[in-house]
Amino acid sequence: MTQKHPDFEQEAQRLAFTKHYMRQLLEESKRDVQSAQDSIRQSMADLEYLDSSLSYLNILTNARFFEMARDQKEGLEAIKQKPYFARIHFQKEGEPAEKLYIGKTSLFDRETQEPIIVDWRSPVANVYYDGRLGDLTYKVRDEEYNGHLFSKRQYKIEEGQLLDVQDIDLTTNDELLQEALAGKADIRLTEIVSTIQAEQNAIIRAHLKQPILVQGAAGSGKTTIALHRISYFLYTMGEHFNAKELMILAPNQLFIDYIGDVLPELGVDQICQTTYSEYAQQATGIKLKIQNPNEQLEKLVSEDAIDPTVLWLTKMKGSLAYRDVMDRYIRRIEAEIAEQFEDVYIEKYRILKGSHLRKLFLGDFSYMPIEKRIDRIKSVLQNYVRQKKKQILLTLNKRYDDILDKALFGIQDAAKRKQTVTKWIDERDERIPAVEKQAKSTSSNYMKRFKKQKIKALYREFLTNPDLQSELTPEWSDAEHEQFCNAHMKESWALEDLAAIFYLHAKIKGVSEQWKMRVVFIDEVQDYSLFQLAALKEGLETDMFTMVGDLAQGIHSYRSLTDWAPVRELFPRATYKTLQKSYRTTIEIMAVANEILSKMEEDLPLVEPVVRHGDEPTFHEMKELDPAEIELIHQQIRDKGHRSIALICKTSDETMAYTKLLQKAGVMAQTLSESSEIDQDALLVIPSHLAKGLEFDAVIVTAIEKPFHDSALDRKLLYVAVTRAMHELHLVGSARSSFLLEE
Ligand SMILES: Nc1ncnc2c1ncn2[C@@H]1O[C@H](COP(=O)(O)OP(=O)(O)OP(=O)(O)O)[C@@H](O)[C@H]1O
Repeated sequence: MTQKHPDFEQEAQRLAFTKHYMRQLLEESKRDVQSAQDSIRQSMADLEYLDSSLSYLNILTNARFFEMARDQKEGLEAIKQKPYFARIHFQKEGEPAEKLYIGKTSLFDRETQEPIIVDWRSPVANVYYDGRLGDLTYKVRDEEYNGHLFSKRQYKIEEGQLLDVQDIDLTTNDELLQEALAGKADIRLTEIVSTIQAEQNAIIRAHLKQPILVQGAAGSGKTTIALHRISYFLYTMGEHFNAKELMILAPNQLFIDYIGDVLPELGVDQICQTTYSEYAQQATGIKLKIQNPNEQLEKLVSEDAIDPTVLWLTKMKGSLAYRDVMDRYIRRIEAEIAEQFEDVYIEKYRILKGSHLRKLFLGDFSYMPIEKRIDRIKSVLQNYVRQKKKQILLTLNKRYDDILDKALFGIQDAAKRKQTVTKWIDERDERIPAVEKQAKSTSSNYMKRFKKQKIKALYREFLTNPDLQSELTPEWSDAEHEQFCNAHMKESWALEDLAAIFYLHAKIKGVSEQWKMRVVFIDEVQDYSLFQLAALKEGLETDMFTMVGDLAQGIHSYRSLTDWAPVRELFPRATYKTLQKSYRTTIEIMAVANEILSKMEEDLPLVEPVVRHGDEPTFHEMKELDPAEIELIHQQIRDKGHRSIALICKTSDETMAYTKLLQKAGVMAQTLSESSEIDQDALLVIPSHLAKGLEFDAVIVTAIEKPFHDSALDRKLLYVAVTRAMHELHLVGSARSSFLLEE
């Protein structure tokens, strides 16, 4: 047994004190919750006979009070078992030294306002993650402070009991990290705040108002970092940003479920977690039956070839060149609209020149989406009409007064005078109300010419109208035009079309407030096309994107990114960072993964595993699926205490077939599809492309009938499959070469 830390008893007392204090607060907040509830009930009852506005005010105040008390109660309950995980002994220049305990949320002494626990996201906690011992500087709201860090200490606390105390210096090798990494796949994500590494911390806390792009190796913590950055962002910028304005884009529903539990643990609620496809359809209000991009991929995997037309279409529709085509289309629509601005009249009076409105539309208001500009022009027109109507009425009234005066005093003959005066009065009494009436409807009548655009129809028109295509894409060859037209004869929608539709919607109608996210986090960004990113950025009018990805896992690269340079051009303000260290896999598994990585065309450095050893990956020769042997491997893994175990196949067809065979032989196997709930007791059978982003304690990769070839796509699929394993890897196939490994 390792020796107890000399301060163990003291630390145990500190923990006891903290827990005691928290218990008191918890009791108090429970009472507060209760009393706020009682007050609300009372106010409701009083509604009947008290002045109702006073009662409403009472209810509102108590509701606010109730929410505060409830939040505090929930906050305390959440950290009760583990109030903090580390301590820094720190001295800020010019102030006395302090011992600060760092936890998931902060807690202050009510009387002294001294911190009992400091939030991990607070500026001073950065010292724990970032600072080596000794003199250092840290930032609070862009201002730099000096300080001295005497010691860093970590605690192992479980169920409110102090188990261990460790002093550390170099965080990279600390024992807490080692222990965390040795943990199980299903309990880990939430506990990472205590072991975040300096290089990860730098990304979590990197300039929040600037975009950031991270190329990180498999298992380097990209997803983890993105989630923690959201938490940090809301903590630091919460005053200016509402959680509802933040969005995280994940590759699929499976992945969303996987991270779904983590965000609330990090104190993040209400943030929109979705996929690009879902988001684009919701934001545009256009529901489309989108071909599953995985089907295309499947085809590519099984047939090793892709229809050249499909390939051309996919690549082209994902490119910025396609955005330029859409821009031309928008300009064409704009020009058509601009043509329709004629002079505006009330009766015979021209109140506004068409050229003036056209100038507003094409010039002054050009920064807005087209239909927003038209709305603005409508209000401009309404104002003009209002003012001009007054002037016209004044002029007319004056004119009639003058004419009447002239008639009354100028015409000698009484009968003639009467006749003339009556004529003018009649004319006036008819004309003035008519002008008033016309003025009322001038703007709305005038604006009727501008019809609302139907985005889907508009885009469909482009896809199917050869003349329009020729006009908008003069750079395409005749053959390309023909291909394009033929491919779209039948209505069908690919993921690529969504970027164009979202873009057209954004530029023509504008993204509505509800969907106007101000901050975007994208995981697996290598699977996006440039146009997808550009459409989002322009539609949302923000570049506050956190993008994390790994080109080595770019299994959709025939349709998406193969290089970060164009993304960096698209986001010129973006900080670019790389992460080379993998926290997921053991050294032994990473060696296999690196062998595959080194065969890739992309110039990616090998991944450095954090020093953690495990069993050597095992190769099992199998010419056809032997359920009994698979079950044996499965059980052996389970006997070692591992819980999440996946069998990763190359294709979905194999996934289905193997699950059936295994189930028939009595093995508890479950196919994991995009919509399924994970059953931790089953052997999860999953195709390689769906496994991306997930992780398992142990992985069995199969290449029984279908070997992985030495092709760009297969290397990536295999790399993805292998790097899902945390502790154990088994390769089951007809030969080692089926896994691109030396015999
Ligand atoms: N600082 C850390 N302390 C403890 N565990 C960590 C740390 N960083 C990452 N991990 C763990 O490493 C594993 C990989 O992290 P994550 O899934 O975020 O990586 P990733 O880069 O998104 O991987 P991939 O690209 O392969 O999907 C997770 O189990 C995560 O909990």
